[in-house]
Amino acid sequence: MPPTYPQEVIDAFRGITTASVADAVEQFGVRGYLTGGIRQIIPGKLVGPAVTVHEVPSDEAQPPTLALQAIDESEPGSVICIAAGGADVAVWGGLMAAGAVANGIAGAVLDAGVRDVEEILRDYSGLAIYARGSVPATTVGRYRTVSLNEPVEIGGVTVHPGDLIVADGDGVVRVPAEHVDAVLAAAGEIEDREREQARLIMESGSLRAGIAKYNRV
Ligand SMILES: O=C([O-])CC(=O)C(=O)O
Ligand SMILES: [Mg+2]
Repeated sequence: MPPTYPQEVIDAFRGITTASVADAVEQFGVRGYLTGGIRQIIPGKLVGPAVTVHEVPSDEAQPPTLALQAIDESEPGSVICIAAGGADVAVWGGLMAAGAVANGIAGAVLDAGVRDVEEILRDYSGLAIYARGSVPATTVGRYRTVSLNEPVEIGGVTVHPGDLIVADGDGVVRVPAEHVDAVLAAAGEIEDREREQARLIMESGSLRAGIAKYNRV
């Protein structure tokens, strides 16, 4: 069972940009950001522990059993992360969105497409979804689920169940579970520095003068 995080940790990350979180994760010698090819489709800041599902190509006409189980059985606030190798099919749709909302799931990160986007925007707009794009093709008969809550490759990084997912208009970052508290502190320091730099830029009227103190953008 993936770890849950104290609400104050979730709330604190909700106030920090993915850019700062990505930079903070790199201070620990690991990559945090997922490819920019996985982008915001249903808007909303998304912060929560990862529940991981792996899907592979298959011509069996099966429902995505483990994804359905993940939606029904994960802790409220979870982020369902589906690895499908960038598949050009929808591994998520309106019915799965309904199930996610009914169970208090925070959102989804899909290394594949999503469909029923207009239905989701109309009826489940609080459910943030990040995906490769939208595409009308169903997953059924094209992909099948093979694992639940095992490490998965998604958007260029390995996501472990329980890693913290942080996503916004820039894209998606995963914070390894063991670094969550330290990344929160480091990301907060980055945000403080950038606020000071922005103030120095505006006061001096010069980008280069404003960033000179820290010598970086
Ligand atoms: O068939 C799919 O790929 C998923 C779908 O449409 C839904 O959840 O409504
Ligand atoms: Mg549908």
